[in-house]
Amino acid sequence: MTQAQNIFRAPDAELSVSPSAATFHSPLSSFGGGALPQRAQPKQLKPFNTQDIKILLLENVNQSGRDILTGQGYQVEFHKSSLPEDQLIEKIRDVHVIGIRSKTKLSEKVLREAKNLLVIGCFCIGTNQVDLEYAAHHGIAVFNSPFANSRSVAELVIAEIIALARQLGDRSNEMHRGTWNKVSNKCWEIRGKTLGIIGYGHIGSQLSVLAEAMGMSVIYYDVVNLMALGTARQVPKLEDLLREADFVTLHVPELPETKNMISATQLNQMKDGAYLINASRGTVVDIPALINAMRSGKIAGAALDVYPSEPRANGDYFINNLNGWEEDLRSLNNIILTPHIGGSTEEAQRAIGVEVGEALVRYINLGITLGSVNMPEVNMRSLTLEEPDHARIIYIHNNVPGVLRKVNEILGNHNVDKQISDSKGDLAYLMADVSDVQTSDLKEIQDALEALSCK
Ligand SMILES: NC(=O)C1=CN([C@@H]2O[C@H](COP(=O)(O)OP(=O)(O)OC[C@H]3O[C@@H](n4cnc5c(N)ncnc54)[C@H](O)[C@@H]3O)[C@@H](O)[C@H]2O)C=CC1
Ligand SMILES: O=C(O)C(=O)COP(=O)(O)O
Repeated sequence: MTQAQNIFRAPDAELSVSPSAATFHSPLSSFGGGALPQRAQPKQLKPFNTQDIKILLLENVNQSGRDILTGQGYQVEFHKSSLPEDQLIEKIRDVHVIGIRSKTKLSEKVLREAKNLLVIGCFCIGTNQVDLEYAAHHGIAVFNSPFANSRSVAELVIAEIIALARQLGDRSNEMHRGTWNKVSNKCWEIRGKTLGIIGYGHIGSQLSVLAEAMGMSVIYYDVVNLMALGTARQVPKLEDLLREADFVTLHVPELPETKNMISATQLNQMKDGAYLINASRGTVVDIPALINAMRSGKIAGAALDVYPSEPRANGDYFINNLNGWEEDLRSLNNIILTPHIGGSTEEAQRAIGVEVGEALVRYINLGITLGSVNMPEVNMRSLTLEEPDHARIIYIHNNVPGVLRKVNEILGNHNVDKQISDSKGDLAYLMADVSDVQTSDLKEIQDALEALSCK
């Protein structure tokens, strides 16, 4: 069952903080006859101005994003790390907006408590940490930054290819311990070697261009048939890539299909003395199998930036049994271990802060869902200050026949200036600007929509 949400926005909500610029959030109400185990509790009907909006920012979201949100007058609470689940649940109950990065898990269990939550900003690429389906069906939009850190990840991987080929990590560690160990045995140029890219999306394709510029041959495997850049070549099967590549690098999302996609069988299919790089998600590589393959010499080196379990904050966590194999991993030669820093550059974080910060403001103030990963993308010309008795109505509902007719019967008592509706799967998003409407009318419209949603 889809939950319906109505949001009423006054014309100048984006600009003004005066009570006349009130925005209303109606109760969540059920719509349709299906069976959700839990019926969402109603949201409090509350006219608000921008200062009423409460935002919780976790995981050290960049200053650029914080500036955009505080610049709107919203109340912003900022934390450098993620929160333990019990504290997260406690805090999320109270906020309208949450901003996270890759660590904070917004599961159904957590979102069930988020009775006032309107929108989630993932200040990163991945959205696997959020239950997108649950959020959508409870009227909570989710935004991310689809490619602002792609270049940073691609550059890190280029650095790792050379570092692994030249055993740079080991030589550097030895020098730090005072040991001079000048060797050329099993150290290689990368020129003329084959890079196998698994997942040829934003990061994989950017990496392809950089690798070719350095004289590598590029092959890639992807579930989608994608245009090859430069002289790269798509191979039909993962196995083809594994058998041919000197360096294998993973750039796929975390999905049930990508869990342990590199395990003992796939490592065996790789060339003897090949290298493996994973800066995608920790679940994609079976790490105990990698440890075995490196101990046997089958795999000559690896770089890991991501792990199935990662610590919540900075500190000496990698000596503990977070995953159970940290000690074994740390004892291997020619393995570069980094703390999920693929996207951690000043450029990327600043750009992500701006992109997601602006998307949140557009959604909170204007209901615009452009770039949302779980809602239909809807945009409509904003109301202006010259339109004083107008309101913007957002109605998130089940995508079933007859809804628009019923909604328009309700809105028909006013003048509908403009209206747009779009759907994504079983979810639909309607935005309507109505004129000749007073604040008192909004409650009436809301009640009518609520009643409608109960049918
Ligand atoms: N280490 C870090 O700091 C960062 C890690 N990431 C991770 O990298 C991942 C990839 O990022 P993008 O390139 O931006 O994603 P993207 O969505 O642009 O590309 C992913 C590609 O993987 C392909 N794919 C999906 N399932 C596949 C499968 N089973 N087998 C082969 N190909 C498959 C897709 O068709 C797509 O072309 C993200 O999902 C995120 O988890 C992203 C940014 C930073
Ligand atoms: O963008 C992503 O998906 C990443 O993995 C980067 O995550 P982070 O923002 O560093 O927690």
